[in-house]
Amino acid sequence: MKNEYDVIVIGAGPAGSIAAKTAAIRGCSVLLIEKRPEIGVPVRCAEGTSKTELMKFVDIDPAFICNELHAAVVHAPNGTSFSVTTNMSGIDSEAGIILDRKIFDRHLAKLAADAGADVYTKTAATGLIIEEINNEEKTVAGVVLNHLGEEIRIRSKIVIAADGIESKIARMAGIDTTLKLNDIESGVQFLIYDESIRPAECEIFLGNEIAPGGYIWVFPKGNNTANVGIGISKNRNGKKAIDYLESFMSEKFPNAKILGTFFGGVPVSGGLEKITANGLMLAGDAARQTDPITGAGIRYATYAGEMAGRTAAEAIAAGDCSDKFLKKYQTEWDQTLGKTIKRNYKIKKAYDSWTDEEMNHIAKMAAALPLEDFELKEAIVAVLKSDKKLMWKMKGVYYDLLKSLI
Ligand SMILES: Cc1cc2nc3c(=O)[nH]c(=O)nc-3n(C[C@H](O)[C@H](O)[C@H](O)COP(=O)(O)OP(=O)(O)OC[C@H]3O[C@@H](n4cnc5c(N)ncnc54)[C@H](O)[C@@H]3O)c2cc1C
Repeated sequence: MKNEYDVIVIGAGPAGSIAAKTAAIRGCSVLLIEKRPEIGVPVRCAEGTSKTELMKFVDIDPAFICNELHAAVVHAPNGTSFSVTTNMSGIDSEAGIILDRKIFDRHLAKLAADAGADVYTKTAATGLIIEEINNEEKTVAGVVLNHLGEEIRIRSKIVIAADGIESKIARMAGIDTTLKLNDIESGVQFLIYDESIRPAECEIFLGNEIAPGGYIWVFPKGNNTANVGIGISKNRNGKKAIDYLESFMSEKFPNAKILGTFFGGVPVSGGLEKITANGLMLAGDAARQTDPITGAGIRYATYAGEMAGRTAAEAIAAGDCSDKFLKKYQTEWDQTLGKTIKRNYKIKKAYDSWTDEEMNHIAKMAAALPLEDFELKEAIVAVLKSDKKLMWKMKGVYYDLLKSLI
């Protein structure tokens, strides 16, 4: 490990590895560090994402794809269901493929290494080197690391904090990343083996009794295995996510064998107002860049990683790593996926207030529509239009969508 780099990337998840690769490919000297002993484990993810989106950043290797899906079936509390095909126009098809994240995350880190980045595991960032530029301003000038038990100080022009939901780095630089209780989805997931798993469809189960402020997912991984998990953002009757998931399992998969149990949280806050500072950028879960409705973050992390890595390389080429320059990343984010996340946060807030009856009604309306002929936004507008009370409740979302369709 050198004692100075252009860019230090903290965290070798999708955001960090793509950022490291992007900056390294543009000629920056890059250090990518991961606190865990192995990249990609433990997996705290249902592993569903969009193949089309992923292909924009990485060549698809069958080694990291467990399964390709044709549809997502959404089940309302009363059992009414509708199916959304993964090629529906405008859909982000978060679950078009099921990844093997153990292999996928390692693959991305390897791409960063191929591009020239130095990569180290069991290396945790424990602090930031912060220096004064003048009496009023400070800049991030490197990272304090614990590398295999030894404390090291490494200088850099830019630090990219891609340290996931548990991110501490941003706060060290004075950026407030605190999440409100309702803006964190607590998740728990089983990897199960069960012969009744439908191999080509992912299933989503909704309802205040089964998953308040969230949903239960069944993402088939092939060979009769599936990720079955829950994310909830409201606590009901003192019950925890695991209690809800166990009730669901005993009803739907009473004979399943549990091959793994994973806990984790997803930020569903709609993003942060500030994701840069002098010498610092945040990316991925650390910047709360996940979809508040689905809790999906892989796609957002890859986009953010690319934008952050590219902006870092531009800043270094321009000799200006100030917050003013790095804000180009924030602007690009805010004008693209940041907008989607903000809109989806409004939908999530409305969803949190839906009764089971409203969910049943929406499912009934959606089931009656030829969804394959609709663009996603049109489908949502059509469903909302079918019920004046619901349309009023969701008026902000309805008018936003309507405007974007004009
Ligand atoms: C139960 C569950 C199910 C999910 N299912 C899906 C899904 O199906 N589809 C989807 O798109 N998203 C899903 N997500 C969300 C998705 O996993 C994340 O959004 C995504 O992994 C974010 O990528 P990231 O690179 O920002 O962060 P992470 O993948 O969390 O990577 C951050 C990395 O930083 C490392 N790190 C942290 N602190 C330090 C430090 N101080 N020094 C060095 N390294 C550090 C961590 O060890 C970690 O490896 C799910 C999340 C959960 C919890």
